Amino acid sequence: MRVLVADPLDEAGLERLRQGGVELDVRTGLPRATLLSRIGEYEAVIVRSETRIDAEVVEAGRRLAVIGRAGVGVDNIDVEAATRRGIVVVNAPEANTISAAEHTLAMMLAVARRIPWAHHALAQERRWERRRFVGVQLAGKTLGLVGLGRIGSEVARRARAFGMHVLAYDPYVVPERAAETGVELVELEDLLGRSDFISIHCPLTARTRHLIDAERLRRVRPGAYLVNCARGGIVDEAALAEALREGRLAGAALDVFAEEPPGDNPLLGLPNVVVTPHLGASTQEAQSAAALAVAEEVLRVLAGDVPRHAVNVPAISPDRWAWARPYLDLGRRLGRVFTELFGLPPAGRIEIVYRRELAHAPESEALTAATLWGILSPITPEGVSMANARLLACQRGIEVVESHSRPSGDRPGQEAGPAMLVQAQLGGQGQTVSVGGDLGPERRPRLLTIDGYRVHIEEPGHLLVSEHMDRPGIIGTVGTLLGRHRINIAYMQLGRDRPGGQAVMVLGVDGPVPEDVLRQLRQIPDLWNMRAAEW
Ligand SMILES: NC(=O)c1ccc[n+]([C@@H]2O[C@H](COP(=O)([O-])OP(=O)(O)OC[C@H]3O[C@@H](n4cnc5c(N)ncnc54)[C@H](O)[C@@H]3O)[C@@H](O)[C@H]2O)c1
Ligand SMILES: O=C(O)[C@H](O)COP(=O)(O)O
Repeated sequence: MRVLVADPLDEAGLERLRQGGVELDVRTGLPRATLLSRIGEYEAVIVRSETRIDAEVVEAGRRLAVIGRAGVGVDNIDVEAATRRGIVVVNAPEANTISAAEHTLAMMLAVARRIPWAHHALAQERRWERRRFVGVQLAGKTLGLVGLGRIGSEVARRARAFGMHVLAYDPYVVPERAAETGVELVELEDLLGRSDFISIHCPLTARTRHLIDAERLRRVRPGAYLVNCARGGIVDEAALAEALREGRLAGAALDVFAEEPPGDNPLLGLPNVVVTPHLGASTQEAQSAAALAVAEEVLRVLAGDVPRHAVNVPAISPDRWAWARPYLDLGRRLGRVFTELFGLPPAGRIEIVYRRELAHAPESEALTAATLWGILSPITPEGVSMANARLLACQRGIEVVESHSRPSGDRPGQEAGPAMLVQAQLGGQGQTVSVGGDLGPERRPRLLTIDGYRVHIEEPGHLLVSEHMDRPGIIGTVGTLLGRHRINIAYMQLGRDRPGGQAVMVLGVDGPVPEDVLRQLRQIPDLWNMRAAEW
């Protein structure tokens, strides 16, 4: 597996990737033409905010399975294009939170106390000008946060320690959560009119581009300061420059710019603007944490595992991860075994039933994505992942329905079925087929039902599944035929509806069964539906 590291990545991450056994190619600052011509050689690419992975690069990356972002913002990655191709986009959302929050406070203090100008006058020009650099205090002032996520919340905590009153505008946060951090949740217009300092902490998206435009800057309280350590594009820079020139804003502190490096951006020459070159995450701690986190995620995806922090895969909260992870494995195995046994309904409906401990689990979106990944993987093993499984199912005209039954079985008094069931109607007669499973005592996935017949398969490996008439001689014939082809049977499980009726046979075998052996098995009288599958 080849990994391209296209932006500077801390040694901790590079070391982890080497340990993970991948072939590493560190080539920072590649010209775009070179990136486009070489990206097709790699299974993974890792970037920070410098390299743009747009739709054209995604298309050229024919072998890409994962794009890693060693940091938070993914606005330099075309996530939609990656998702269409089944490329998982992972980031390191927790690694630089504190560093970015501390930098925000540093910038706020720098502009409020005029530190860069005072430093310049004394250190560069040897001028001792105490009266020229009178600033304002933070204590007693109102801070308005646009975005109350990880960084916004940490900024709020620190601002409160400085004695500030904190407001926030965040359409996706409930007032209770804001109150926990001692923050008053308000509308954006209210925040603009009431804040002495405004600090931006939302992502750059199509909805937030120029969120702070000329019109909104006119509503800002006169003499306020604007701090932006999120993304330059969230603010209309020309309108901000005008507001600063006209003195409507007292100052601005900017770590980020619409174009980086900013070239001849008008904001750079203004006397009341403090700037840094996108340094929010530039601490030793944040850099090694981000590099390590993204390396882990990239290795996880390359190993075919589910990532913890993917921006295009349904999220699982960190405190539920350990609980949920084996269920994702269960869903993927059930999905794969379903398609191997029954094929894919050409167009129609697949139902995923969550029961018992899964009936009310908040992870069902992720579980369904993992199950669909499994369902589609025997058909498009290269092109499907948790990122695009739902989209691909939809493109094939497959309707996916989740149902959640009562925790203790479908009806009162009824014994609970397997925690998860994948079922569909096949063929014109509406025959229902299904597989069901749960986790065993050691939290390993178990296959517990095939078409309602009870089985118990926990050991991962190759299976032969068939149906037969329950009469003497059939099992012996199967065993003899496999023995002749030196295929060892690890275990056998049988289920039947009644003596002499129909039965299902599951054989665990120590290796894949060649197609010509399957053909011979299918010719055994009174035995039908012989299929190979994997658990
Ligand atoms: N300067 C730096 O070096 C640096 C470092 C880290 C992060 N960042 C930037 O900061 C951003 C925030 O990081 P985070 O870790 O706090 O992310 P986060 O996802 O934890 O928080 C973002 C918050 O913004 C809110 N939001 C989304 N749309 C909004 C809108 N239209 N108006 C108001 N709020 C909105 C979300 O609800 C969320 O609560 C990142 O997206 C990144 O661009 C910059
Ligand atoms: O979104 C982020 O994580 C920050 O903007 C940091 O970007 P960087 O990795 O390019 O420093």
